Amino acid sequence: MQKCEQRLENSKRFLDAKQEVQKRNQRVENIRRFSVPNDQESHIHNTDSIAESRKAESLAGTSSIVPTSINVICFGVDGAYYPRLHEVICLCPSCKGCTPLVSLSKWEAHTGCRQKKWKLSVKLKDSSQMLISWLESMIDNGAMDLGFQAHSQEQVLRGLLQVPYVPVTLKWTPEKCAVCGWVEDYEYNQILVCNRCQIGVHEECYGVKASETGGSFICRACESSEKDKECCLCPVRGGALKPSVIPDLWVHVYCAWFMKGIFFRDISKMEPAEGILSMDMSKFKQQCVICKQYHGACIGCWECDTTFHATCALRAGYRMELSTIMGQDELKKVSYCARHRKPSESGRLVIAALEAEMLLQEKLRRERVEAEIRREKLRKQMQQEYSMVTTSNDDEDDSLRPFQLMNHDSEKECTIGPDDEYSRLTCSRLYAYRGPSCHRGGFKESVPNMPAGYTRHERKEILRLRQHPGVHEFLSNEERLMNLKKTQNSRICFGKSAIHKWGLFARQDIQEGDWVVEYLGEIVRQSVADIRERRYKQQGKDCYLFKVSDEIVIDATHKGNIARLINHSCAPNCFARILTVKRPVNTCIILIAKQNVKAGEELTYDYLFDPENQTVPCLCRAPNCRKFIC
Ligand SMILES: C[S@@+](CC[C@H](N)C(=O)[O-])C[C@H]1O[C@@H](n2cnc3c(N)ncnc32)[C@H](O)[C@@H]1O
Repeated sequence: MQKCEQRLENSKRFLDAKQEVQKRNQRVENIRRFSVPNDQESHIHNTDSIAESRKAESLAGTSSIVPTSINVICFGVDGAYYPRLHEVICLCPSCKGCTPLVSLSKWEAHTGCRQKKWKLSVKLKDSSQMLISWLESMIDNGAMDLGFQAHSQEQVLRGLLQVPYVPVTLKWTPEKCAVCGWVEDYEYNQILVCNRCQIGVHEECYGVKASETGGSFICRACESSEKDKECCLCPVRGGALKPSVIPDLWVHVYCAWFMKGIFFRDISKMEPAEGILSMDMSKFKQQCVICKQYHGACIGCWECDTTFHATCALRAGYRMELSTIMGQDELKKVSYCARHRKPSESGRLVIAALEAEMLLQEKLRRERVEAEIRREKLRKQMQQEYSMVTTSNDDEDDSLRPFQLMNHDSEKECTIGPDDEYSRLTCSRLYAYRGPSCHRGGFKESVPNMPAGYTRHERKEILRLRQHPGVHEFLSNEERLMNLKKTQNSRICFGKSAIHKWGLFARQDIQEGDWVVEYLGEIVRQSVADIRERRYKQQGKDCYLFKVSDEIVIDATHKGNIARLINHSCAPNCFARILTVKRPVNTCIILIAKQNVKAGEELTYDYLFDPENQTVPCLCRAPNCRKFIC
């Protein structure tokens, strides 16, 4: 009997305890659910959330303001509490806000408080009110009773992104693709440079077609001037950004590539990025070993638990691989930390897509055949039209005024559109000059390959330009390179520089995008260049080393041309581009005008020296001068 009573008593106690736990859980859950997005305080610009919040306020007849974060104190230690996440960041001298968000009970233990009841130990810093009573008052304000749903994944993500961080600035340069990091570009996959932020991206890496840019590429982030777009997956500013399916949230193409579960809805356009909300949110709470921050989502080393941001890894030269497995559609995304990095030729992205490589080769082969057929067809067509034009008694002067003629409405019917299969073969390879002999004004202005975009070219116009002796039509980079070599003496010369001794100057106006000169010299690896530099210094020789990328240097000391005299500027008007030509198979470096350069102006290039090796003071006098050639 006694045993029976004892058991009854025990089960009653158990039930009471269970109810107590349930009540407590309910309360915690209520606290978790209470936060209402508020259009004054929150940075959420999602119209649905704002509408939801307004509805809630009008229903409750109150306008409870839920701050993004609130200063709290526990056992004399400061913290920042994020109501939307119901978590806290420790601000103690050893953490200094650099630790991840943790639960209140974990933080309480971290502060050294032994209460093991955050509700009794955590207070608001400013008023000494208990945090729990502040939360309850917020709930009593009506927000809880209105049936708000628990935090959506999106709210959690936006809350996480509001945690303060230090943005990481990278040097994005136009000469290498901001997505894959390679400097080389190809005829079928050119590097396009954004006219506004000057990042370079391969057509395929960024999902853009040169033929559709109208000659002036502007990256997606620069399209609108609304606030600076930031990647929600890392703290790195700028770069090749694309929108995601979530309003206002952007991602680096590179971050998206390496983040498991993220993919682009339209792979040909590489946007919008999907899958962010299905990600494991714990990735957003991991610390990057490179930038030491918790902002964004981390990827991990293939061999160990080290976590880092994809773009930080790119910056640090970690080995990153994207590979497809034969017979499988899925892309394998692999990255290695500094300790486990395997030897990599470039220390950068390796695309080892066997199948994709084969498909690409096939595509290239097919395209070559098709291009050959197209070229043949075009040649015949042009021959026919050319004979028509030359017999149509056109005024000679008129034939040499391309800009005016482009606006002739009467000729619109023969406009070549961006989708025209001949557009690349005609417009993009066209290169012409309006020289003194053909213009009364006497100035010589180059008409580059895409003066006003494809759609503005008239086929008749192209045919007319072909009659002028200064006009070149290039069907390949080899042809263009040959012409560059032939004409470079008329374009550039050397002279006394205001920057340093001798420099390279423009003899005539050069337009943005024009090829200026080929930089001749021996192509060597950085390590070889370092040895040679030391040797030249010992021998008291001037050295002419031209750094093209982190891996490639051109030594023009013994085998160079006039281009070696180009001086450095922190605001250069030229940039270098590695080009692969097929006949003879060769890699060459071309200096290209980054902006319009007037005749007589000095041509400059950013030497891209190692920022840590600040030995030569820079004399470029550019407003953004970095003070040293680095
Ligand atoms: C390839 S040479 C350029 C041609 C050089 N001006 C000459 O007359 O031989 C590179 C050297 O020029 C100097 N130089 C180039 N740009 C400079 C700059 N912005 N400020 C200071 N020195 C510069 C540095 O001494 C550098 O090592």
